[in-house]
Amino acid sequence: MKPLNVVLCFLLRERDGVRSVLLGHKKSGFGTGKVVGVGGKLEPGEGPMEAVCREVLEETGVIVRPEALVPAGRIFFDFPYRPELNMDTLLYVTRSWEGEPAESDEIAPEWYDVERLPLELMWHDAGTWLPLALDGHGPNLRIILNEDNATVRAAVPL
Ligand SMILES: Nc1[nH]c(=O)nc2c1ncn2[C@H]1C[C@H](O)[C@@H](COP(=O)(O)OP(=O)(O)OP(=O)(O)O)O1
Repeated sequence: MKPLNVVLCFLLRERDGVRSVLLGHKKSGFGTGKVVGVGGKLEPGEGPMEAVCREVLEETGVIVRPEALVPAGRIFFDFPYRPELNMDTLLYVTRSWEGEPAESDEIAPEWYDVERLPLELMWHDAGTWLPLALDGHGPNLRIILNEDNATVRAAVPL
C-alpha cells in the first residue's frame, strides 16, 4: 500500500539564550489530544515545500517562504497493523517567518524549550527522532509501530 506523503515543519526561535520550537496541541483529525509538529498531508500535485507553507499558514496563521525552509530529515511512520496509516514524512525547520502563531481549528500552537520537549504529551516515537531533527542531524528513520499503533517496535535506518 502506498504511504501518505506528509510534511512537518518546526519553527525555531532563540530568546535570551533559550532555543524554543513551535509545537501544537492537535484539536482534530489524526493524533487528536497529542502535542505534535505543525504539518500534514500533501495535496494532489503539490510539492513538499509548497505543502509546508500551506499547512503552517492554515494551522498557525504564520507565513513561511519556501526559501526559508531547511530540510531536517525524513521519517517513515510504519503502521504494520494499519498500513493505510503509513506516512512518508519530510521534516523541515525554519528560523524565519512572518506573523505570530495563533490557534486554528486544527492546532493550538505553543513554544517549548528545545531542551525540555514535552515528549510525554507527544507520539511515543517523538523522542527517537525529534531531538535529532532539531539539532540538525537529519534523521532518516523507519519507525515501526506496535499492534497498539502507538508504541514503538523498532526504529531502523531508511
Ligand atoms: N508516529 C507518529 N509520530 C508523530 O510524531 N507524528 C505522526 C506519527 N504518525 C503520524 N504523524 C503525524 C504526521 C502528520 O502531520 C499527521 C497526520 O496528518 P494530518 O495532520 O494531515 O492528519 P489529519 O487527520 O489531521 O488530516 P486532515 O483531516 O487532512 O487535516 O500525523
